[in-house]
Amino acid sequence: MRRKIVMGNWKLNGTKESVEALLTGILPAAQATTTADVAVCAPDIFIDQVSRKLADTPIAWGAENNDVHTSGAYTGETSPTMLKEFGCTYVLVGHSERRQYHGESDASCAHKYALLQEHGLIPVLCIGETLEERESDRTNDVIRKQLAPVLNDLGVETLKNAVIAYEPVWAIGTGKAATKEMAQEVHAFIRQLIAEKSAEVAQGVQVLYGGSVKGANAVELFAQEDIDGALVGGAALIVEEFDAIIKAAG
Ligand SMILES: O=C(CO)COP(=O)(O)O
Repeated sequence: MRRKIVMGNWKLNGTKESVEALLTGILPAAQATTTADVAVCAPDIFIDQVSRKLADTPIAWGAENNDVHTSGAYTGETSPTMLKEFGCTYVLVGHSERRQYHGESDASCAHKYALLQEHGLIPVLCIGETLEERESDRTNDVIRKQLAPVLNDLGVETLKNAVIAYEPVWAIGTGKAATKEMAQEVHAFIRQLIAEKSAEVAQGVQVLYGGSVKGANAVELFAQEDIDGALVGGAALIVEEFDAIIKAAG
């Protein structure tokens, strides 16, 4: 039985005050759950604050991105070693917003993924199709292509220490989540692709769904066989919504 993960992705949001209030607000629900791991991925500037607040609590924290270098003349970047020093457990890799606005490719994502694992961090590899790709029946091809550098080049065993997030681009921030059937179908396909390399790894890897997850749809999504939790954007900024999603994982 795979453990569920409820993970927030705050994106480019927050103030010192709102971070403090949000973490104070979600802590009781996170402390009460015995069936799910809870985590928040924050903008780098808040990670120190988050780490102080969440030390000795059951909520893990992480970053939304990392550089492919560990140090050097790379202005504006944050390295995996820095994230590790500040207690991060997870780092998102290849979120569609980074692919879209920062030109990240499947190959560069695999590079980041490998570097994170080298430094003891858990990559959360984000994959998913656009609306156009879904409507032209290319969802499975896109998923296969996005997973290929990890599955074929880095190797299936690396997924023992990683999380996958299926986030259909058309469901992100639109209020239109995938139906439970649509999401389950892709999650099962992801697990099947992994099983072609290793049945054991496929059974163990946690595959989260992301895209307009809210308290109201979390229960039915989490009831699907291959959905092991959620990567939550907008609703992760609202205490009542994030609480409801944590409870849905229970
Ligand atoms: O991109 C997401 C999480 O990484 C999902 O965002 P929303 O939950 O706001 O749709």
